[in-house]
Amino acid sequence: MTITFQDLNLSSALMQSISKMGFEEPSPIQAQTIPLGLQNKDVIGQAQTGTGKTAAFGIPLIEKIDMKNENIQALVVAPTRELAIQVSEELYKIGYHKRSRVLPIYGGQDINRQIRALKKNPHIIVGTPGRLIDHINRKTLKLGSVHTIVLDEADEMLNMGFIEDIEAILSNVPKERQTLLFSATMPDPIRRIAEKFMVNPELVKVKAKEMTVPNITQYYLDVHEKKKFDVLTRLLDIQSPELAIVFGRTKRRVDELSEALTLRGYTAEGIHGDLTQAKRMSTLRKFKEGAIEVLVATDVAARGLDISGVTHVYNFDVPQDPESYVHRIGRTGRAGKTGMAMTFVTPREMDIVKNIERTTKKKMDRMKPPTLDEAIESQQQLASEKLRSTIENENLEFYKRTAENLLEEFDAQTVLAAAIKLMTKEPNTANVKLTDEPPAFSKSHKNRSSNNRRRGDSQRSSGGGANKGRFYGQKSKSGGNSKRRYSNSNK
Ligand SMILES: Nc1ncnc2c1ncn2[C@@H]1O[C@H](COP(=O)(O)OP(=O)(O)OP(=O)(O)O)[C@@H](O)[C@H]1O
Ligand SMILES: [Mg+2]
Repeated sequence: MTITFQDLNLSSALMQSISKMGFEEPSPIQAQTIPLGLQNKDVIGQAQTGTGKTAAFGIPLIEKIDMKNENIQALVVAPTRELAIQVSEELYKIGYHKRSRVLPIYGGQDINRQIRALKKNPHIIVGTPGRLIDHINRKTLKLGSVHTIVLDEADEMLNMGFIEDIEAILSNVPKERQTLLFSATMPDPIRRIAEKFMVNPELVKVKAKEMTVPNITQYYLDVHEKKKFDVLTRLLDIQSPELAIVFGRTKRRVDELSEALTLRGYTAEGIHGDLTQAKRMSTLRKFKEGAIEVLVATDVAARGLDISGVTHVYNFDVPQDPESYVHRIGRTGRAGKTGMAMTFVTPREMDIVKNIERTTKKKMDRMKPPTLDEAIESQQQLASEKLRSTIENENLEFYKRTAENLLEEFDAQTVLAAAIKLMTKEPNTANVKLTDEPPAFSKSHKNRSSNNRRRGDSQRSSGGGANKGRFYGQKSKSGGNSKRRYSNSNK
């Protein structure tokens, strides 16, 4: 029997918001964890990417907010700034009719603005670890009334050396609290660390044979380091993604790749941890709006980001571990939509692919790198499709005189061939600079937790970000009312 939102005994304010968000039925992780959340149980929730974990913790969390209490009652911790913002937006929508107030707090944003916003009595804070600690130390964040704490992407935060920060945050929250951990991946060692914070946690693992969703078709391609860029551009031309994310291993790689793609005529921009917060946000916004077709990113964009329209993910560099793979490819194929993931593998990296396949319990299909001829042919195909649809759908009267003039001079085939040539993106030889990356090696969890490589997030400075500390409180931002089915929405 499928569970409906009606079965979950939610207040009418929440039911109204859920319906406005277009959710028709709860996803499996929501059906299983919402009741536990409402009963104040500690929960470790593991479910595949894009299956609605945010609302799985967000719905009970907001249901339990007491609107008569002006204190902060719930805290969500997320590994990256972009994710903190996105989660607070989703919580704002869930709490829209209840009028609960959510405030995102993250590094790279003016701290004084955040302090002012904190004085306006938000009920829920969504923050990144470093900036939360900063406010705790300044005594500008009072957590004495918090009854619910969520660690979104818990395994990532513990992996990345945020454990001390998390412990420091938890020591400021009353012991009598509910603790919830969510992620698509929860390796055993990390789960054991996590359980230290919790009281008799229920492990909710949505039954799925594979760790990745079936709606993402997964491929790998054997590619030599020096051929990767050509293969990427050919794939982009052939597959013509609506929106694509290309993952590179390092910040330099991301910078060079986005420059190279731009030089070859693609609208691409990069995102990584060394860019200013304002730049990170504007790039992401342009990508969401479709002003950029290709987002080039380090793993900073791998976790949790929910951008509709991402149809293709390219692992230009093979990810270092299976968890990172799962999250990267999970940026497509979300909420029942379909997607494609292509992973480039250099000759010495095949064992990494095998290791990924063992963990995800899913084999990737081998795809042959397309040849130049195939890329050009598919471009021509695209041009002829455009011509066909123009012939069928547009009024061409105005153009026919010029066409006749040309036909008096040349034969029809020559004229058309010239038109197709103009519409076809021909091989572009503009010189690009890409520094070779050495082959990847598998990193063990032990290694990762000892090198605090993402501590960059916790920059304690109060650098002036362009974004205002703001509530998602009572602004009259209205979402569309279109129906969103959790399953199989665009098949
Ligand atoms: N019941 C539902 N019906 C339809 N759409 C839903 C439902 N629940 C959530 N969604 C939508 O599905 C998308 C993915 O949700 P969400 O970002 O919470 O996934 P996730 O499980 O946290 O993924 P990840 O592991 O990548 O963080 C969002 O756009 C969300 O609004
Ligand atoms: Mg998520």
